[in-house]
Amino acid sequence: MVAPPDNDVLWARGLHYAYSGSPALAGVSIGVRESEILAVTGPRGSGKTTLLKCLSGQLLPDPGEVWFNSAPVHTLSRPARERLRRERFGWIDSEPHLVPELTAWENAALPLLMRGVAHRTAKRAAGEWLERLDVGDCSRKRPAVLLQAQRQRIAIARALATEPTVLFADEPTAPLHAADRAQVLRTLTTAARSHQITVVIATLDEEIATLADRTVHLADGRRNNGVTTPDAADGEGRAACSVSA
Ligand SMILES: Nc1ncnc2c1ncn2[C@@H]1O[C@H](COP(=O)(O)OP(=O)(O)OP(=O)(O)O)[C@@H](O)[C@H]1O
Repeated sequence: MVAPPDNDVLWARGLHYAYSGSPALAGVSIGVRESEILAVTGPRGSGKTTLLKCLSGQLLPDPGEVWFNSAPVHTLSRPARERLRRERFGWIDSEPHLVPELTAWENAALPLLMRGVAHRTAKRAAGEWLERLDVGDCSRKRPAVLLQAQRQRIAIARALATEPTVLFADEPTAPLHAADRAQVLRTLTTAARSHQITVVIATLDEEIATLADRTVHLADGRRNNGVTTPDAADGEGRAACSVSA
């Protein structure tokens, strides 16, 4: 086993994954730098979700290696991977998956409360993130009375509230109207930058190319053309980045 470069917070080599014999990833290698915002794009079925699930320890590549902060993830036991996900990683899905019995702020604060953060501190942190995502006025409402777009913003607030080391976002703007998408993506990327959160975001949203530091493209479970970086002059992204192919 060869150790990954020191400056990559996440590093993966030769990832393969198949669902019941059908290949979804066919040898993807990738490095993600600390505080980088990396976009993963590609057509439907190209392997974006599977890649994020392998990088975040939800799926075990077979074969393939995933390293987080220079420690192997692919050799960890399931409980150790679950602990890593709980303590260091965040996940935003394309559906909000909120707890219906809880209010918006309780949903956003839930991971903090489960970590033992004091009720008042968790409530304040959740409230601040809900405000940043323009759903502060929904704070006391339950998911059933909210719009899907509001529910998704609450799910994003919940993921950011724990300030994870790496935030994985799988098509986080899918439930939003076009007008909301750019604004939510901007809020998400700005928040991540201000808190030095590394983000790996799978999306079909073209707006991401101007917000991410780097974009990798997948096709048929492979990286098809290396990387693209936004022009530093007209994007928020940084042009300098790591390229691991
Ligand atoms: N649970 C599953 N069982 C069987 N096949 C699956 C499963 N999940 C994904 N696949 C298949 O694996 C391949 C890659 O899917 P994946 O969801 O990773 O791609 P994607 O780029 O995220 O697609 P989308 O944009 O539609 O979510 C596709 O052919 C898909 O049909």
